[in-house]
Amino acid sequence: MARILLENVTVAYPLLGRTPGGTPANTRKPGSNVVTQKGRSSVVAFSDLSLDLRDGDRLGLVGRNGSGKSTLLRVMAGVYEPSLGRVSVSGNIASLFNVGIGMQREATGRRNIELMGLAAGRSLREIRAKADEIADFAELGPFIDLPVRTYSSGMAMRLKFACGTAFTPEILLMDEWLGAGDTEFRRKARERMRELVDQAGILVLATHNHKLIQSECNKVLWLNRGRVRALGPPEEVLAKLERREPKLID
Ligand SMILES: Nc1ncnc2c1ncn2[C@@H]1O[C@H](COP(=O)(O)OP(=O)(O)OP(=O)(O)O)[C@@H](O)[C@H]1O
Repeated sequence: MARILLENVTVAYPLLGRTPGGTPANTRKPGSNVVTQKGRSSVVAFSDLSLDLRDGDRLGLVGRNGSGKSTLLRVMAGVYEPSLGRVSVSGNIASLFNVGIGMQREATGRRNIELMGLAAGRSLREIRAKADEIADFAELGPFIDLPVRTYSSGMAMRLKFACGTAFTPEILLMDEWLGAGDTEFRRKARERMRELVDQAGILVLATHNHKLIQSECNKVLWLNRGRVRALGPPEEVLAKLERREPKLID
């Protein structure tokens, strides 16, 4: 049973060095998410957020640039610790905003399958059991045994995509829909994405594409400057958003 539970979570990025505008101690300018306390400044990405997602939940994250969507995905993925509050996640996760992490240009494609798999938290045994399937999916032919620096950008993307989507997760986290490659590969990539989304217990998808939200999600969270503006069924939240922020609509 997959579950993501956030209780009163705040995430603030500490700002090192000078505060923008030389802000004095203990301030928060209206409309700004830069907070200064005891002479230390930080950007509050979102604050006091509570959320309980369970199997079957398909959550769309919407909001302006900088509203906190990517940070929220990273907190769910365990990339960032919350500054305040509690996060508990059960179920294995695929974070598709992270594909390509661990890739080494000097290493061969085959070695990179292992490196990217390890960076995604898989064991070497699991990765080796899937390695041939990943190599076949990427369709790199003999290039799979050559260093990645010899690949075109499309070839490297195919390898990243094949690795990032090789394991079906219980929790799928995405910052925009992932696609890759030329027309033929894109068709295959779409099918692979479809399978992953359909089989995942929980989906969280940050996107500016409302059609995608309508087709994939059963809940929407609208963030505005790190605060929850609305959480509910897609038609309801998107209608509010379209009324208040028509320029955000794709
Ligand atoms: N590394 C960082 N250091 C300081 N502030 C950061 C950092 N990363 C993000 N922020 C700030 O946190 C806030 C939330 O950013 P985040 O990237 O989560 O927004 P977003 O909704 O995903 O935006 P977008 O739609 O542009 O991807 C913004 O104010 C941003 O400036």
